[in-house]
Amino acid sequence: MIYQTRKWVKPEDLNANGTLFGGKLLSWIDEEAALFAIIQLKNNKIVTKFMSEINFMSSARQGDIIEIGIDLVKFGRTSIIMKCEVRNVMTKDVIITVDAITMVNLDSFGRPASHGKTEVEII
Ligand SMILES: CCCCCCCCCCCCCCCC(=O)SCCNC(=O)CCNC(=O)[C@H](O)C(C)(C)COP(=O)(O)OP(=O)(O)OC[C@H]1O[C@@H](n2cnc3c(N)ncnc32)[C@H](O)[C@@H]1OP(=O)(O)O
Repeated sequence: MIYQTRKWVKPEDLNANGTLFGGKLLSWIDEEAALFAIIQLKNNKIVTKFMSEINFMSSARQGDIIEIGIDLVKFGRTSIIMKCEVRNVMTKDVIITVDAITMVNLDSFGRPASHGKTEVEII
């Protein structure tokens, strides 16, 4: 798992319970997975097709620093499937896991396009 991005949990990221809002976290995960896919496929026309069951295992509070990890599950013909884990940087407590995030590579007309990738590039 490559943890490329760290986020600081700020007041505007909280829910009424005073913990990190799940929707905010999912938006960060979607962006992180999109960045991973764009860099691997070398195409910025990609869309999120599918996100598997998510599992919120612990919460984060204001002031916590969290890190978002993305890893390749597999390359499809037009898709890339990734998994994600988010954890607290200091305690290493896992906050959420997502087993599969599928993004689809598109051509200039917005149609699924073969990407030809089979190996992860470490960038
Ligand atoms: C000034 C600013 C500059 C900015 C500079 C650039 C910035 C760049 C930022 C970009 C940031 C992007 C961020 C994106 C994150 C969103 O927010 S994207 C928005 C939300 N997503 C959408 O709107 C997608 C809507 N869906 C669709 O358009 C169509 O379903 C799709 C994705 C084109 C696919 O169409 P389709 O007819 O299902 O295509 P099909 O050929 O059957 O399947 C395509 C692939 O999907 C897979 N698939 C199909 N259904 C499923 C399923 N249910 N589950 C899993 N996989 C599936 C297939 O297996 C296939 O994969 P391969 O086997 O070829 O590998």
